[in-house]
Amino acid sequence: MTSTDGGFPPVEMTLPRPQEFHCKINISSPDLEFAKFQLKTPEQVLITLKGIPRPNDLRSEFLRFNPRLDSYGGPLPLARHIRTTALATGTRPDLTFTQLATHFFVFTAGDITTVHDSVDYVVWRPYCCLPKGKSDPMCIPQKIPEDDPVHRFSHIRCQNLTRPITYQSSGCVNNKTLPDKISSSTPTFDLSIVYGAELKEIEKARLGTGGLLKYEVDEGRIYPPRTKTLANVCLLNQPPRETRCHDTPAVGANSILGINLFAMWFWRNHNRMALTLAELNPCWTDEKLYQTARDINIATELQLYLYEFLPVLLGKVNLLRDSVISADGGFRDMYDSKIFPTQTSEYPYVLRWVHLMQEGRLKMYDTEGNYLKQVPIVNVTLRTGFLAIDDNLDYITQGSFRQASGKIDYTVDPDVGERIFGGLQHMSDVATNDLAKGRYFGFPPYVKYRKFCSGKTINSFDDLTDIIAADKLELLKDLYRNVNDIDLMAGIWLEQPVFGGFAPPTFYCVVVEQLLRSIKSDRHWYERPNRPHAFTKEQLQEIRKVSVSRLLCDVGDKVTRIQPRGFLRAGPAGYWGARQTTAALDGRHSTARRSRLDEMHKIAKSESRGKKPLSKIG
Ligand code: HEM
Repeated sequence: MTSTDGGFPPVEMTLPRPQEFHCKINISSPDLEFAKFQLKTPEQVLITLKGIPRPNDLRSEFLRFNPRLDSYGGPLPLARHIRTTALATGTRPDLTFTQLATHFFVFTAGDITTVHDSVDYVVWRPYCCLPKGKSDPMCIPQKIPEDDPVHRFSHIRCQNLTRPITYQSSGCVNNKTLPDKISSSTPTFDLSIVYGAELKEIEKARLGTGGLLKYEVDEGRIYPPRTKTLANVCLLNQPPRETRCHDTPAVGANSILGINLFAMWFWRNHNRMALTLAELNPCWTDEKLYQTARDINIATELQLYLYEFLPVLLGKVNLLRDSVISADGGFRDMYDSKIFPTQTSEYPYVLRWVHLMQEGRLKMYDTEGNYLKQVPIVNVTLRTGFLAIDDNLDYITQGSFRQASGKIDYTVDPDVGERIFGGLQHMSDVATNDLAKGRYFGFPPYVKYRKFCSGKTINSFDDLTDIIAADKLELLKDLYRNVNDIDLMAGIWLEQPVFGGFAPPTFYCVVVEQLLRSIKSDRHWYERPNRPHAFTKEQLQEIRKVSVSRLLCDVGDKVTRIQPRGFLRAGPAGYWGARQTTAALDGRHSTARRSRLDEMHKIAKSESRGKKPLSKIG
């Protein structure tokens, strides 16, 4: 028998179907010249991770959009088999990060991604495991092996999944060109998850006075306006009590809990900014107040991402070395008009690694820190209405900075690994999808990325020992017949963390490549002194002071006390964990490596005082 996800009632969607998605140009950025790049020409698509040659054979696979074969001409191992072999299932709290960190990370991912692919198999093609799926070329059902550790005991032998929707399959771009996944978000970090990607949408969301966005007050809490009908994207709302769903320019703002929370907080923050600016500048027009508040809001997101969150995940010293962050806090101008403002296909892809640090239980606390209750986090996706009842929003907010994230330890939470869509799919393992989707994006094997990142050619499994621990290498040898067959995601899953941080080195490499591309290609980048309406030096210094805890005190619900660094656990664990990395503390690094970490921290300190140039590390 196969799993049947067709048993759910038909649902109405407001999301445009791919046919209607047709080649829209994003014009929410301050000028069209900047925004027109959202539509890529085939040549531009080829820029993806510039430097990695796509071998011809791979390229033709890519064109057909089918997974490559292994080195011996056979099929690659089943994605679910790789996932259940490579990763353990379980829950362990992290000592460093809070849930707020993963909420924020998924929010920043939402700024550049789209929900179309998920909607495709959940709503439009729920039948890929049924006979009907056989005749639909978009279906790529994932086989569950007979000896699956979980489903050997169930009847489920198939997981519903569809191919990525591309600009080519949507008819936007000639389908003889390289397939490129569509995105309804803008490719720049510009809070398009809050402001949307289309001018007319954001115009609808503006109040028209004081630079404000429309808002509603409900039981003393401020929300974005609600949708007018119940036929909306909040598919898991449980009426009659749960009816709230936000009529925001980006539908993604109602999706995964973390996105939902931060979209609300940034919505409120916009209005807080606009009100403050209006008080200080009574003569300013609605337009000027709106644009300035938006600019500050975007700068706030970027400051939190680059300077508060990523330095802990990726290692501050590494980001300084690679010029992702500035050492002195002043202006910096890395703009290069020759660099194309786009996202590589790999950037959102590798972000999926973060699913491993997603905690499945959503714990709620009162303002005194007393534990109250919990729900599976996967049950509150597409369910904005849940936040607006029983003071849940207050309790979830409190929980966000009290509860640990999932530990970064080669483990996937049981809910994330079995039922990522809560009640919307019979069974869905997002980690299996993460691996499988890489094949349908046509990515080269993992070793090519190692070459790109380290310059080293990998000829055998043993060439990976400096980056993958011996026991994990054993797993890879069991799974793949040849080192050249390893999937990108499988390699990333099993790497040891980067020195001074928590993320795998290949993840680090792809993320940093993207961030530099974003900083250099965005002429509205907030740290630039030479852009239209640039911040003054003093204004930039104020932006530098933002913190996620400050944001929550300003716009969160009933946040009166919070640790200074809300992405990190309160107390010594969060503080020391972040400084020395728990990886070092729990023995994953040898004494030699630990002293290297200490050395790195010393270098970072002297660098931030501007005294000594950074040497190349690791
Ligand atoms: C409750 C937590 C989360 C849920 C329920 C969730 C769910 C999902 C689902 C269902 C998909 C689509 C999988 C597919 O069809 O291939 C997805 C993709 C993705 N997720 Fe998560 N996720 C969560 C947390 C996170 C976090 C913390 C991040 C952090 C970066 C993240 C980043 C991504 C990215 C970048 C994608 C790909 C999106 C795209 O390609 O357009 N997710 N997630």
